[in-house]
Amino acid sequence: MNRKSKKLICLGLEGTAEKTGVGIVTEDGEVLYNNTIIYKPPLQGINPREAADHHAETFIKLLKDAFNNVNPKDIDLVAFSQGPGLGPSLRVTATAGRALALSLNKPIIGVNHCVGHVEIGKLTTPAKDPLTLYVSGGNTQILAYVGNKYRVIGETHDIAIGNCLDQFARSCGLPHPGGVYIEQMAKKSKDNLENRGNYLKLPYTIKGMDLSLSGLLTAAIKKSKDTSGNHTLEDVCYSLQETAFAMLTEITERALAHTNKSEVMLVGGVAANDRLKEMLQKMCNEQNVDFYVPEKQYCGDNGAMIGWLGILQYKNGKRTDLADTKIMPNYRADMVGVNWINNEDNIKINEAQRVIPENLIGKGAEADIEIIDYLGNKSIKKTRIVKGYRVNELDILIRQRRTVKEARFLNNVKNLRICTPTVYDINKDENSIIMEFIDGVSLKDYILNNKCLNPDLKNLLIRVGESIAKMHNENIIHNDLTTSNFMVSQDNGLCNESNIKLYVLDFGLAKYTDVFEDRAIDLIVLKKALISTHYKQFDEIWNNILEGYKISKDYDKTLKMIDKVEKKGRYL
Ligand SMILES: C[C@@H](O)[C@H](NC(=O)OP(=O)(O)OC[C@H]1O[C@@H](n2cnc3c(N)ncnc32)[C@H](O)[C@@H]1O)C(=O)O
Ligand SMILES: Nc1ncnc2c1ncn2[C@@H]1O[C@H](COP(=O)(O)OP(=O)(O)OP(=O)(O)O)[C@@H](O)[C@H]1O
Ligand SMILES: [Fe+2]
Repeated sequence: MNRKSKKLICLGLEGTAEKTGVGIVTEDGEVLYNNTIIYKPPLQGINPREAADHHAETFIKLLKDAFNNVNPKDIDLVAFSQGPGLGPSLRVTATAGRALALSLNKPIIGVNHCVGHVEIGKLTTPAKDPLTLYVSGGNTQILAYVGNKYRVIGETHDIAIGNCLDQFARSCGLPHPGGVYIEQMAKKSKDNLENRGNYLKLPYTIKGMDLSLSGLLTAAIKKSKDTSGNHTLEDVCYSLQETAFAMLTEITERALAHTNKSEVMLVGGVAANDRLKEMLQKMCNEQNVDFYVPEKQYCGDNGAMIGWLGILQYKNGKRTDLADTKIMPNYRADMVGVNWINNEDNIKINEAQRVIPENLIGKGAEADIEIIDYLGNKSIKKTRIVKGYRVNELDILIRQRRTVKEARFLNNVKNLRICTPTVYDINKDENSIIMEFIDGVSLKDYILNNKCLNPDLKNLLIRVGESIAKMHNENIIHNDLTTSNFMVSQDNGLCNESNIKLYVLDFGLAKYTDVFEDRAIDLIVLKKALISTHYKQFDEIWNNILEGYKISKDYDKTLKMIDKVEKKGRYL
């Protein structure tokens, strides 16, 4: 072969958890080889040491097979998954990578597994700059490329969805990987009245663009052991899927409303699930954005994704010294310096943003916002619309509960001398609230329009922090703090001495609680929303908000808790 015209070829090694993968990819994105062998753990779950032994054995098998298909002499580069993942698995993978690179006398490159999932998705589907829902055994995250990095703008606060499904399956004696068997069982659940499954109520926990799954897992296991009702295991599997996937779809929709991306992509092992795909497809149709899922071999862990990311990084100048090939068990997507995406191209892609229907002034993740005339006043009607992706009972419950809650909190928070729109009327049949029209702009647009932090903006951010602290001091947690949920109005007003009024909106997820961690999570939700929209000014914005938050009764304790929650490992 003529070396000058020869395309760069990279061999990728994947072995972060229980799957061993080898892939060979060219710089044109042609996959020459891609094969995976899964380690079937015993009933107690993955034993990290056994998983590592599995990799040690299967890498040899897979590499032999790979070299029967592609001549080892044609390999120009070896890439391996450096993290995140289980320590022992990562160690075997890195060792295999080093040995191979040395024996082939080729360069080595360590890559981030999560970014690998996104990039192979972009290679094998028409997606160009998607909001990615990444759902697997070890991760549940919403990733978006914003300002030179893949940002984690939503994620689980405890266990990953695949882990939740696998643990549930294990508790009822179903084989591994549990997700597959739960999906089969769920299809057999039958409701007497309708042509669908029998839905049992289970906990539904959303916090902004984050979610929590451990409460749902515990409740589902309890339901499966409960023989007093006349439900079957199939019904519990169905209800677990319906609840968990509705939560995943909802946080994706929230992230979509927040980032205004025009494409959604689903990746990770759980992307194999038909019901999850159906829900996301419906949501994307309702939001008028494109939805993509890579073919199955590129959804779960695979070597091709590691090889392809290796090529992208290498071609754009990244080099890994052998000394820097240490494993990184907590390697997050946002730690990767992205050098292969052309930001100007990306700006063009994003000009094709989500389109909001003409009759509305806003379309959030939950509600349609219209301007109406109410008793002669220009007013806002916020209607929590039907979400076709979730089962009817869950849909009705969520919309009713949040509408009532929102109206109640809008009043209660106003009593704390924090500006909120005045509620004029509430209609529980159509789940709508009619409220005061705030003549202003969202804090998000206000910040984006003020390129530098002028004194007015600084003062406003301090007031954001103060408002949050006042709510927290009264045990009120907003649970959806983003810069879209604050509004800035220039009118002269009663609420503040300054002529800039700051309003807090959108209390559908709010709650009263004295659980301390919830305060920290409230702020973490805001922090992530800030990083995903105001990344350039993030530090300054955050510091000013914290300055205002100092009036919180438990300032130090809350800040320490933020640190603790953020550091919580997910590979225990
Ligand atoms: C760090 C890395 O090692 C980890 N990998 C991983 O979790 O393997 P992956 O192949 O992406 O996903 C496996 C998960 O995917 C679930 N799964 C597979 N088929 C499924 C299905 N039809 N429905 C639901 N879940 C399914 C399994 O139950 C299992 O929890 C990750 O990407 O987080
Ligand atoms: N009272 C109001 N006056 C003026 N504009 C408003 C008012 N309420 C909402 N809006 C506008 O509509 C947008 C969406 O409102 P809201 O956040 O209440 O809906 P949502 O569907 O719950 O949104 P999300 O869940 O995506 O945050 C707000 O960001 C704001 O720009
Ligand atoms: Fe994965």
